[in-house]
Amino acid sequence: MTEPGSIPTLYQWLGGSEALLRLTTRFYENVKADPLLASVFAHMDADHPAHVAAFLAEVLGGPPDYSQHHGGHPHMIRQHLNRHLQQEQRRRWVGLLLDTADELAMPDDPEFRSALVGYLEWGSRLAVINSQAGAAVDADAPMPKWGWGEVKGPYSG
Ligand code: HEM
Repeated sequence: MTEPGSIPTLYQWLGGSEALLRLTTRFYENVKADPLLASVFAHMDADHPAHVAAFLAEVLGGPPDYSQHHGGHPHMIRQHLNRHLQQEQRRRWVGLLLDTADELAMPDDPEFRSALVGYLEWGSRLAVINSQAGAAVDADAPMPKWGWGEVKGPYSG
């Protein structure tokens, strides 16, 4: 956990890798039952929830497993190429992830949720942009890193 007086990462605040894997596992079950998203994810493999959990962990301040073992940010971008994702699907994806966080009673303090929504809006819009015709992968794209933003988190008491 965090040292007294130090600022926890978003990753620590939400409960670490186990909590993220619980979130993505349940999320993709919900996705498979969703009329707008089921067909988009019809061919995802069984490891997809674990890969997305590892990616989110790294972005939110956790261990760099996705960079070290799964190809990093360029690999993630490649997975979205030419999928022609639509805004309606993106909005549903974000909404369903947040609904799943509620379903699993993840932290719902205003500071954490606004930081999470900020990242999901940013990341999902990039996924849509990178899924359109003509999008290219920057092989050196660094992993995004997300923190608390402008607010003083609940960690500050
Ligand atoms: C913050 C937003 C997002 C993140 C962090 C994210 C993350 C990822 C990652 C890490 C992968 C690759 C998994 C692997 O390495 O095997 C992936 C694949 C994929 N993503 Fe996303 N994604 C985001 C948004 C979206 C959205 C909004 C959609 C569609 C509405 C989407 C659709 C897909 C699909 C279809 C795949 C390929 C699944 C397959 O293997 O068939 N993503 N995403």
